[in-house]
Amino acid sequence: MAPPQGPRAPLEFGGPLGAAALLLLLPATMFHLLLVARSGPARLLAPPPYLPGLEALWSPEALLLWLTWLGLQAALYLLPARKVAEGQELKDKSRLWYPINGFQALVLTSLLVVLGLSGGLPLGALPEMLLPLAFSATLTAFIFSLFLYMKALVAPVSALAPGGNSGNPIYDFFLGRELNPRIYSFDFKYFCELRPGLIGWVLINLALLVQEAELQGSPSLAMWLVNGFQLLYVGDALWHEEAVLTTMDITHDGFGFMLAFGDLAWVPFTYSLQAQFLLYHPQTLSLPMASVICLINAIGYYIFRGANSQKNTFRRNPSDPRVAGLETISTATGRQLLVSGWWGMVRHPNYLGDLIMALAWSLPCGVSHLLPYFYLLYFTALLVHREARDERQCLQKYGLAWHEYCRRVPYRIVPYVY
Ligand SMILES: NC(=O)C1=CN([C@@H]2O[C@H](COP(=O)(O)OP(=O)(O)OC[C@H]3O[C@@H](n4cnc5c(N)ncnc54)[C@H](OP(=O)(O)O)[C@@H]3O)[C@@H](O)[C@H]2O)C=CC1
Ligand SMILES: CC(C)=CCC[C@@H](C)[C@H]1CC=C2C3=C(CC[C@@]21C)[C@@]1(C)CC[C@H](O)C(C)(C)[C@@H]1CC3
Repeated sequence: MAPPQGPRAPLEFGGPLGAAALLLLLPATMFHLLLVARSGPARLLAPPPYLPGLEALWSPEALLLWLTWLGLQAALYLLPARKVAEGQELKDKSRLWYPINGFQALVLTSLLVVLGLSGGLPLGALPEMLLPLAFSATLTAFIFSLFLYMKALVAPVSALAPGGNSGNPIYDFFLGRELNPRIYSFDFKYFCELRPGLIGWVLINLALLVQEAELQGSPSLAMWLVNGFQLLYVGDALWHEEAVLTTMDITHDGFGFMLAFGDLAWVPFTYSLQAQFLLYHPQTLSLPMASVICLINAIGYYIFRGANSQKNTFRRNPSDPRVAGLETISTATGRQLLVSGWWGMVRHPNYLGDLIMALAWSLPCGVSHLLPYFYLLYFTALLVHREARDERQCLQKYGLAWHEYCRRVPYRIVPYVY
């Protein structure tokens, strides 16, 4: 059994009480959104139209479908990869290896779906199953997080995450104890972060588009835009899969309920909210308006991709010609911080681009309802909180050099505003 760690990390998310509240609040919010999106008034802040009984949530077919989906994605993860990438250095100075075959999984899944559709797969029936599927995903996330909690009890101390090991079982269950839980080379966190949830999200979007086409004769322009933008986002994440290895989730956070539920349930069932809304509340969109929205998405994507790629290239090889000319600050750790290019504009330019895209995903749903803007509101809160967490960690890592960076680049996410 792992002995207790040395100095304890400060508690986050409001400590055990906050973690207990989030354990209930996150699934409740997800079901609220699913119910409200299909109701006539679709009011984000009103109570759901009805409270579903267990018979509306529990379905053995939905559970089977969900487990088959997880099995399929796990099988695709195990296929030979075009590349195997090295992760960041761990506490014990070792590094883990990760298969880079996420985009391949997306392509193979798409081929299977196309094959299925030509063979009569009733994809348009999926939207009717969203509630029991979300319930199965939530159940799986709870059980899986319990397994991860138990697994961490026998993990060596060097395998534990900096947070998530407070000794309070609820807090640790929520945050996650082990940094990179694996069985042999199968890395659970890396697998969940990019595969079943993200690919599931675009598949749900597609099913909503197919059902809209069945109901209305053809998919609406708004539905095409939401599908296109979000497919670009997911395709981009899988194409640049290696970049996820330097994100906070992989390098810092343990794998517990927060990420298991976030990856497996929250992402596919709430990130598809705009497409769900559009199926039940069709919107007409003029071509000029659609062009403006495309432009907003393109600007957001340009900033998001530019900033993420610049940092990843720099972290992998600071002498790469694409980043070698950028101005930097040296830190006592030997690592450098960029102070020009995207990272000289604000301290989190990638968040800015991501938020601009979030706006573009909601605009096709019109401005008559707040519900499709839930993602933008939630995401702003998530990124502001995430930025504060990252800032604390960077201050700890880089000390004076981080103060200097903040002096040189005073704004966090939005230039001259925040
Ligand atoms: N759609 C969604 O739901 C979500 C999307 N995201 C997206 O994921 C992406 C990754 O986000 P996240 O992991 O939070 O954070 P970042 O990719 O911004 O990584 C932060 C780290 O970057 C390094 N860094 C910070 N400033 C500099 C600098 N000036 N020069 C060089 N390195 C620097 C530091 O790590 P070090 O120095 O150790 O390298 C810091 O800890 C973002 O694009 C975000 O928008 C995130 C959360 C949810
Ligand atoms: C409220 C709640 C359940 C919190 C859990 C948060 C998670 C949903 C997010 C934490 C970080 C994420 C990232 C992505 C998806 C959402 C989660 C898991 C991400 C995979 C989306 C695609 C991006 O291109 C990305 C790879 C940069 C990104 C990484 C972080």
